[in-house]
Amino acid sequence: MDLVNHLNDRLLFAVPKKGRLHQKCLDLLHGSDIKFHRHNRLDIALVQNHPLALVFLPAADIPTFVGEGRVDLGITGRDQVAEHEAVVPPTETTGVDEILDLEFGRCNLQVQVPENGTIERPEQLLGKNVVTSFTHLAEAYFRKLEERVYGAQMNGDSQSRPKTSIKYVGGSVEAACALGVADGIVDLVESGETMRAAGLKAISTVVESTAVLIRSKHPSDPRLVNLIVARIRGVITAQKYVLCTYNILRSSVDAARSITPGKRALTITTLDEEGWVAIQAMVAKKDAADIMDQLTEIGACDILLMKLENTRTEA
Ligand SMILES: Nc1ncnc2c1ncn2[C@@H]1O[C@H](COP(=O)(O)OP(=O)(O)OP(=O)(O)O)[C@@H](O)[C@H]1O
Ligand SMILES: O=P(O)(O)OC[C@H]1O[C@H](OP(=O)(O)OP(=O)(O)O)[C@H](O)[C@@H]1O
Repeated sequence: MDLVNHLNDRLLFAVPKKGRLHQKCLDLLHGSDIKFHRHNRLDIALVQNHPLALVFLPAADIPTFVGEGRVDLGITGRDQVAEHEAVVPPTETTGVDEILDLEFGRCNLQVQVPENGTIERPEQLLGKNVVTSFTHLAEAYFRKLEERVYGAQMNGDSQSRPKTSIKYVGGSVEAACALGVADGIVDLVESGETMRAAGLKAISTVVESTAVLIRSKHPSDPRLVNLIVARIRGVITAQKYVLCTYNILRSSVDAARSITPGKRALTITTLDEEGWVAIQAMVAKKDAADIMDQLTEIGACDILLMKLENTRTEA
């Protein structure tokens, strides 16, 4: 099939083709009932149930395509958006709008130095060698730091400022200090395992990142964009909340309300037993165990937690 000729009337949605965000994005599309079949090695897939096409691109390139308006929607890391904007600042018509925090792919872009070395503060790296895959963010970070430190020390005499050198490497950034190429690095940290294994410690955070849904400034079909965004938001909310139901004495409803206020209000149903009601409320999944303990303490019984398949509600 000549896929390219099928793209004209379709909204384009960019998804990371590999790496940390890829599978989570596929799960999100599946949960949003966006149906597609990707042919082996093809980076474009037509969506069967919407006038939409998925374009599989490197996470780092997605802000460029969306920012230039070539692609309408995209998922990538906030770190990648920030790196792109450090080179191409957004204008009124170009650049991306972040419309949803997807709450996965959480990591921090951090300045790291050898754990047993003499450097404790990022200011001590000024004039030294820094290695990173995020050269534009690192440049912006260290130029600002130089401005602040040297501006104050030398009345802004730029000739006498030792410039921090920022060098690009595409991967295994954490090896740069041990190999003698760098005095410090700027790299992503999630669990911190890579950093610790390389004998490094973090001394500053440049960007806090999660995966984000981004939109071009002028999408081709705003109505379809809104529909897709509502579906994705529904899946994210469903992952964050559970439905809690329990039975309790009517006289304890006020105490119950303070523990499970619900998103808008409680659903209270009269039970076929004098003085008893059943209550239903959405609760944050991360708080669910604590909430069940507190409900038990005030006399609630038959407490059930139910997984939400999907939602249409504000997060
Ligand atoms: N350890 C991590 N934990 C969580 N999220 C991460 C982690 N590493 C990267 N990410 C997120 O995933 C995005 C893509 O990174 P990843 O290294 O998976 O991409 P990639 O396309 O495979 O790139 P490369 O080929 O340069 O390794 C990052 O920009 C960041 O937002
Ligand atoms: O804090 P952690 O959980 O250990 O994760 C951080 C590591 O993950 C990323 O690298 P990736 O595994 O993508 O490999 P890369 O070095 O080839 O980029 C990042 O560049 C760090 O090295």
